[in-house]
Order: sequence, then C-alpha cells, then structure tokens
Amino acid sequence: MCTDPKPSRRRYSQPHHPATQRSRANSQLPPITSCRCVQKAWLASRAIPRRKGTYLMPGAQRPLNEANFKHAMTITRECALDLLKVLWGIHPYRTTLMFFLNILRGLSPAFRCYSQAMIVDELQSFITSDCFTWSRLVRLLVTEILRRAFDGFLDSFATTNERIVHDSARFFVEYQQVAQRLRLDIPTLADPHVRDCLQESDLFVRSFNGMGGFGLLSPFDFVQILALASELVSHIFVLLSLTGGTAHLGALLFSLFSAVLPMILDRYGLATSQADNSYSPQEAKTAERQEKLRSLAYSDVHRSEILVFGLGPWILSSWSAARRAMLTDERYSLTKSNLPDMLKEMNVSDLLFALQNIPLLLMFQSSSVSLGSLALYRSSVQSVVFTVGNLLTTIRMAFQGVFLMGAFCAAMNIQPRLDPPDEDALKYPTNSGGMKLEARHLSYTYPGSKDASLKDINFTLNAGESLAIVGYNGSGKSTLAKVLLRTIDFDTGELLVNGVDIRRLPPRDYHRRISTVFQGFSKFNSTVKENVGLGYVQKLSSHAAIERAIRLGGADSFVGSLPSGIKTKLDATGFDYPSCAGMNAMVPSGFSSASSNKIPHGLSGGEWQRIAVSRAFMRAERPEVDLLLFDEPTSSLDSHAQNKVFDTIDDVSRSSAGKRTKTVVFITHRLSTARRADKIAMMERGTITEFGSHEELLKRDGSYAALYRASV
Ligand SMILES: Nc1ncnc2c1ncn2[C@@H]1O[C@H](COP(=O)(O)OP(=O)(O)OP(=O)(O)O)[C@@H](O)[C@H]1O
Repeated sequence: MCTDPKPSRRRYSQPHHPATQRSRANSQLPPITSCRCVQKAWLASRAIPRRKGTYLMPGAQRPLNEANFKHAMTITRECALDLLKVLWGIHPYRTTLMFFLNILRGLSPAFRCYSQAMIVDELQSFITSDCFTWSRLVRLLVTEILRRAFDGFLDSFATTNERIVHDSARFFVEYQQVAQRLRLDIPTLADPHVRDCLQESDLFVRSFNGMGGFGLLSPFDFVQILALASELVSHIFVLLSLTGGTAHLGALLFSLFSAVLPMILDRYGLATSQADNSYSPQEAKTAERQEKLRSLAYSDVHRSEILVFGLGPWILSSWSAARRAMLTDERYSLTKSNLPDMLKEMNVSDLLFALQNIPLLLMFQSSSVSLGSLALYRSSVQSVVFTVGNLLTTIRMAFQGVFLMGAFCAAMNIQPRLDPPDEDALKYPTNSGGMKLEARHLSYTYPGSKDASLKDINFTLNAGESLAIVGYNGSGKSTLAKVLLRTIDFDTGELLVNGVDIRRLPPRDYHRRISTVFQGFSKFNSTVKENVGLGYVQKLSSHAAIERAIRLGGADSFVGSLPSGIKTKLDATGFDYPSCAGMNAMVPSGFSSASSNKIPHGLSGGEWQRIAVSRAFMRAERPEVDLLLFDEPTSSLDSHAQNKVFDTIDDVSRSSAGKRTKTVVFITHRLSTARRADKIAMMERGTITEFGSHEELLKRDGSYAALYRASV
C-alpha cells in the first residue's frame, strides 16, 4: 500500500474515560495496530494470482486457500482482539451479556425438542397403556408453555440488547471512518489502494447492523459461532443420550458428513457459486460503465445537455451494449457445466439426508423405543445437519469478514501524505504583514500524466505584496495555486513559507492562515447563509458576520431580493428542478409563500461567483489569515463588479492605517486587473517565464507585453 505509517508514532490521542456513551463514541480510536503487516496481508489477499498488479474488486470474496488463511491469521492476530477490546469497552456489561445470551439461545432448541418429545411420550402412553396420568400431562404442558414464554422473553431481550450493542459499535466505527475520511488529503485519496481500502472499510462499518446485516459479519457476529457451537453440542448430547450402539454413532457421523460435503466440494474449487471470484476487473469495468450510463439516463442534472446535444440515442445504445455484455457473461457462467453443477443436480445432500433415516429404522426395531424418542431423534439429527451447515457458512462469512476488518484497521492507520511526521512538524511561523513565499525549482507532474504541469518554478513574494499569475490556458496557473494552497504536493524543489519548508507545516494549521476562492468553487445545495458562512464556520450562526461578507463580496445586490433573503435555499445543481421560475409558476395559488420559498432558488453564474467570493471574505478579515489566494474570482463578473471585488481585496489586505497586512495572490486572464498587482508572474508551459512589475514586464517586451497589447 502506498501509505507509509511509522510504527513508532502515536497516531491517535488516547481516549479519556468519559462517563457517557456519546462521549465515548466521540473519542478517538486508540491505536489498534500500527503494524504494516495488516496492510500487507489485506492487500495480498486481494491480489489475483498469476495476474501481476491486478486486484479483486473491493468487497469481493477471497478464495479460501492456504495463503489467504495465513493473511486472515495475521489480521486476526494483529487487530481482531484489539478491536474487540475497544468495542467491548463501549458497553462492557451489555457485550458480555450478549455473549452469554447467545450461548443460552444456542441451547434452547435442544430443550425444546426434549420437552416436546416428553409430551409426545405422555400422549403415546395415554393411547397405548394405562400408566397415563393427567396431572403429569398438565405439568408437561404448563412447563412447555412456560418454556416457550421464557424463550420468547429471552429472544426479545437478547435482540434488544444486541441492537443496543451493535448500534453503539456501529456509531463508533462510523465516526472513526468519517473522521478518517476528513483527515485524508487529496494526494492520499488519489491512491487507488487507499480508495479500495476505504471502500472495504465502509463495508466493515456497514456490517454492524446486527446478525450479518448486508450479508457481512461484524466482529460481534462472531458470537453466532458460539451460539451455533453450543446448539450443536446440545443436539449431539441429546442424540448420544438417546442412542448407544455403533450403528447409531455411524449414522450420526454420516449425518455430519452430509452437511460438510458441499463445503468440501467448494474447498476444492468445485463450488457451484463462484460469482464473486469470477468477477474480473474487465467485467467490473463493464458493470461500472453500465451503471454510469443508467445514472446519466436518469439524471436531471445533465438533462439539458442530454437534450441539446441529442445524447439520448448514444446513451441508450452504449448502455444496451454494456448491459448485453454483462448478461452474456452471466449466461456464459451459468451454462458452464461442470462436476459440481452435476452433483448439485443430483442433490447429493438430499440423498444423504434420506439415508439418515436408516438409524431411525434401527431404533424402530427396538421394541422399547417410544414415539417421543423417535421424534426427538429425528429432529435432533436434522438440527445437527442444519447447524453444521450454518456453522460452516458462518465460518466462511467470518473468514471474509476478517479481511474487511483488516481493511478497517489498515484504513485507520493511513496517514495523510501531506502531514509531516510528528518529529519534523513545525508550528506556522507567524509574520506580521502577511506571508512570505519563496519557491525554488518547484516541479510537479500529476499522477498518471506524462508531462510535468509545473517545471522549475522560482519566485519570491515578500510579505504583504500582491502577485498576479497570468498566462495561457493550461500553462499551470491553477496547479501552482493548488501547490501554494497545499492541497497537492510538489515532486522536486522547495517552497518556503515565512522561511520554513512548507512540508514541515501541518496542513490544518497552514490552512487556517489562508482564505481562497477556487476556480471550480463549491456550490452547496443549501441556504445563502450556509453557502457564505461555511467560509468561517465558527461564525456560521452570526447574521452580522455573514451579511458583512455578503456586502464585501458584492452579493448584497441580489441576495436582498431573494424570496427569503439569506435564508433562501439555493439550487446548486441548477437543473435539479424543471426550473425554479417554472416551478414557482406551477405552485397552486392556494400555497402559502412559505411553502413556495422551500423551492431551491437558482442563481446566475456571476451571482454564484459572488457567493463564493463572499465565502472567502467571511474568513479573509480574520487576523490569523496571512494569504488571500483567488483563482479567477471574477471570471463571470462584469467589469464594474470586477473592479469592486479587487478594491475590496485590497481593502481587506490592509490595516486601518493602510499598511498591507496580508499577502495577495490572484490568477486572472484580465490583464487590466493584473496590472494592479505589485508583481506579475507570466506562466507558459508550466513555468514562470517572466516575473516583475507591470511596467518592468512591458519594458521587457516579451510574452506578457504581447498578451497585454492583445487584450487592450
Ligand atoms: N487533475 C489533473 N490531472 C492531470 N493533469 C492535470 C490535472 N489538472 C490539470 N492538469 C494538467 O495540468 C496542466 C496545467 O493545468 P492548470 O489547470 O494548472 O492550467 P491553468 O493555467 O490554470 O489553465 P486555465 O487558464 O485554463 O485555467 C494542463 O496541461 C492540464 O491538462
């Protein structure tokens, strides 16, 4: 796996001992294992033999072979017990109770059979002999009723208890999973193994639904094995007490064999259902494509483009090609006739099951045998066969569950790649007057790309200076912005922030010092208030702060006229509803304005951009913010609005005395705006070819001067 956890490092703070379950669940997971062997075992279990570099799809069943058995053992040894201990710690009493109740539940079927056999015996003696007593029959019936009542009570109590344990455990693991997802940065998430690991970890989290929900087993479901084992032991005990001869023992072994036989066939690759294993990466791709095309056909978001570009027939034919390919594959695997299928056709298990009646005949020959004993014998044999089958299935599911658990443990140990190791981490070096940036020979190639998007970038931007990055499309401006924002790393070179290597600054701390507008900014399907307030969540409930940010971003001009002002819900997709205006017209006249206000309101491109700029201003004025980085913040705005935004950026970056207190970097294609900056970086083919003030670059009469002349 691509991550490089250092075993010596403590990754999670130890949970304190909170009194409530909620705070326990909110605490961080103590380190389960930092052993790389879990990651290695998990990854190795996914490798497809003889196809180097190819892996099973996330969630696919691991073949039951020796290598995987060893991997399962490693995972169990390294993380199962630790994880169970952590989960047990959430509800120690209830979890212990759950274990006992499951064993008790396992014993109850044998008691049931025994009790019913006694009633049958009593009835038999009523019909055939005179040693029958009513009082004994009534006693047996009352005992049976009480037993049933107790069974019912035990069952509902055990189920409720189990649900409480599972729910808390589920919340706990879900919480860890979400927290870990939020910790991970873009380069880490770009790794396909990390994504697969998180996906399998998600499946593990979902398994906490109780009793094999989603067909998966959570560690708590392992108690099922205990319950089944105790059920098996109790039935065997009943059988042994009923029979003694070797003929009966032989029949018993025969019964067990009949239950185990299908699993043996399976073990040697003669299984009848290999669906998951035969799901090759190519088939998975076809399935994914089919699903994507189906979603496209159903999508409202892309409806306009589908209509205007006439994509309907293409979607339909592509979908049907993918679907047909899948159906053909499925049909092919179904028609493949082999030995197990033939054995299945012959219903071997049923045949063996029929033979189990032989000892019944043997018993019948014995004159002393009672009807109840026969019934008890018959039901016990059937229960043994059924329980052995269940036990083997549960063990197989548990075997698969171990790998999902391994994925969870491995996922919890993934380190965000941009986080510096604890021993190297430095605090952000504060600097009055903004952030000083020094780039030395920076280069970067996107994963999977052949060409570098950044090549040998060099510049120095002093604290409080402003820099405009200009250049042709695809010249690397946004990539440089991402590097400066520390959302991606660089391959070679050095980037100093206030004299300190940016790689030694924890990104979370560094990001507190920045406010930004991304080129492809987010549009949240929420209210104006939240769309803006998310720029500084600490002030999300402050009306005044949000209104100020809206004013600074120039969004007040239209927000005031929205149906519910800043509480208006915005339609982020733009096309999710037939049309907001249309919808308003469709609302029956009797509807109150309140209900029509619930319909998300659409915005124009420029209006959305003002919302994004307002979001950046929500945080930009904070004293801890040293860098304002705006990637084409005004590309959709008219010239007047554009100037206003840049005037505001200038105001916000200065103290009340007019001194620059924040460094400003902005990317723009409008060179009339770029000339406002102290420095301009002209980018071409991934590198800065010219750097200096507007006047200096004009004097130089190079690419910038040519671009400037072309634009004015
Ligand atoms: N995620 C990515 N994966 C691979 N290559 C990428 C990725 N993003 C950008 N690139 C490539 O990197 C190069 C620089 O892209 P970048 O977005 O930085 O250009 P830009 O100067 O901001 O362009 P524009 O002016 O059009 O916004 C381009 O060749 C682009 O194709």
